[in-house]
Amino acid sequence: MNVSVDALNVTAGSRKLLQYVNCSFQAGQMIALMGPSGAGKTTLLNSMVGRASGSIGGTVTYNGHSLVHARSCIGYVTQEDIMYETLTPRENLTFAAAFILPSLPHAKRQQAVEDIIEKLKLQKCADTVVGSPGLVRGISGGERKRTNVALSMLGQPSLLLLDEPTSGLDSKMSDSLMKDVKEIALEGCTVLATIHQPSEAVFRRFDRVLLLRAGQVAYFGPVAELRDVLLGLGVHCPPGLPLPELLLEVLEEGQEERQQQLRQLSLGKAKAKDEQPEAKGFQRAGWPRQLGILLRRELVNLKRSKGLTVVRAAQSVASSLLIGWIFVQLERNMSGLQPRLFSSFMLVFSQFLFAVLGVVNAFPSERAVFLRETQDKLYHPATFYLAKVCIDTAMQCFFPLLVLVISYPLIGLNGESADRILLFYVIMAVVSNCGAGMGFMVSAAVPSVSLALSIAPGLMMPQLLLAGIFTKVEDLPQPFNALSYVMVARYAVQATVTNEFNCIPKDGCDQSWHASPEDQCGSSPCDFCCTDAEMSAAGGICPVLSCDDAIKFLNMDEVWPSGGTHDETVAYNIIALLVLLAFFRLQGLNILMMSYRRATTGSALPCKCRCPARARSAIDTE
Ligand SMILES: Nc1ncnc2c1ncn2[C@@H]1O[C@H](COP(=O)(O)OP(=O)(O)OP(=O)(O)O)[C@@H](O)[C@H]1O
Repeated sequence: MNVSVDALNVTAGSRKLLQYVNCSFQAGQMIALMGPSGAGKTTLLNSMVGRASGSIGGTVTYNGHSLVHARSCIGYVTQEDIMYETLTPRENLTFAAAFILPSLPHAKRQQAVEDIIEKLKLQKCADTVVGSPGLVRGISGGERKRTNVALSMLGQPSLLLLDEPTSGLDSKMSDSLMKDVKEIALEGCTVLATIHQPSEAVFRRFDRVLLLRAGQVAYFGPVAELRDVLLGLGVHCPPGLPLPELLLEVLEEGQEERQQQLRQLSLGKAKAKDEQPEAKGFQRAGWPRQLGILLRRELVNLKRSKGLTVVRAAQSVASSLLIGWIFVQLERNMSGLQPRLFSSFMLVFSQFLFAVLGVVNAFPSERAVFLRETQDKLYHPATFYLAKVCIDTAMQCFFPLLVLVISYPLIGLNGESADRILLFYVIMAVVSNCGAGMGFMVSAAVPSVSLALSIAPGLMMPQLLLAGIFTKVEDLPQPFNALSYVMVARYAVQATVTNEFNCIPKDGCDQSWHASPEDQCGSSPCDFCCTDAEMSAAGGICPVLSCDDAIKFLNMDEVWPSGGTHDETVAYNIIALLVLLAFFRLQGLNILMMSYRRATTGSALPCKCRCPARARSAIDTE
């Protein structure tokens, strides 16, 4: 691809990061982008793919087209190695290939992956988990870098931008990597790579050098002519001293005259031919296919990071056992009413708590990969979110099942009919999903896991205080009463309590019935009863015989909708929870999209691209 950069300016606030950068690259050239730290090398690469922050002036054309038309033909390897650390290089490449090469039959797509593994000499580490430096042992730094380059090369880009591809590699590995990159350039791909202190061998692989200083082009010319250029400037070039170092020395303070001469030499640069190759349609995977690939990748990721799932399951089991043990086999007498209320609410609320804390790290840990892949147009951010929500919903429905099985019989909660048990599970599952929705919102809004983890506990306090369990919601002063309407806990309490105290009408239960001292409430035909002590304390008449009495006794009778049946109350509160859940999920998507838009400047969402011919023909002819 021929690239022409004309009068490119990038300004952030009052700072000029790039000033009138002019240069052009011919298809198949390999260009070394050099300059002191902070010279603007990364800014130049970012602005070439529409990722630079700040205001941008000037133009960059790709075979005469704008970025929108060329985006999918550009591979960008950033300084950081961005990929899924839970997957192996082969898996990372296979999933990327599924997005990029959807039209290839499976076998041919897999062959493309194997070819790239071979080309970048990743065979030995292809099935080792990438790992995380210092945390999980995985492939070496050089192999990570190669995998990163391989990911960008998979779509056979016509322009490959590499930001410090050799950083962290020894000279042998650097040379070997750049040799591979050179082969790609020889196939017709234009390569622009920032490079620090390259060895002579690595430097010689480049065709041209673009030297930046303080955001301006200091030199742009052929590597082969560099020695003569330096000699012409009066620089002593003893054999054995690497040319790149001598070039950078010219940029030091006190060499202004030489810098001026050097700049003059670059002005006569050859203009790249803006040839306009025949447009070729290049289709990325459609969204249903994107969703399928993302779901499969989520599942593999879930399997690899099963520690998190095991911890969440263990939390659910442990909290069920703890709550079940504390409130074991509650009596159906008056003193058992309050514990019945607390235990059922605690079971539901613990699911909310675990869900918030469980997903709060979901996005920060994947942000870099998400941004890279969405900026590379592998999929739409909403599809990524939908895949996450699908898998997460299944998880949030599974954990409450554990709680139900363990604690419901242990405590002796309302098991009069299957409806009561099923509804208790539904309430827990919806509340758990609300927690996950809220956790994801936080997770998408903040830049780091630690910040997300410190915000999450703060969300619990208002939920607890405004739930109506310590103070009736009607008695809450404004604005807390109004605020309680958006609290998950408010609807969770009402639904849980009403469901627990929703009983089938009993025959033979009237005010005159009371338990004998030996039998206590065992033979009571009523829903609840009083012990002798409770009866005499209440003046000889047991005030709590039916479920309705119990709700009144607990001060939880002012339910919504007023005057409705218990079934209606449970249903309305579950609907309210579902509305909150939909709100959290949509807000999560909204925040994710904002995060995506913040990171993406200058490029539009899915574009039809016109890739110039390079090895793309190998794909198109399949
Ligand atoms: N958004 C921004 N706002 C303000 N300054 C910025 C911004 N982005 C980059 N800079 C500054 O612009 C200058 C060029 O940054 P850039 O990352 O392009 O340098 P570089 O040549 O790639 O450096 P290095 O070799 O150290 O990676 C730096 O001084 C950097 O601090």
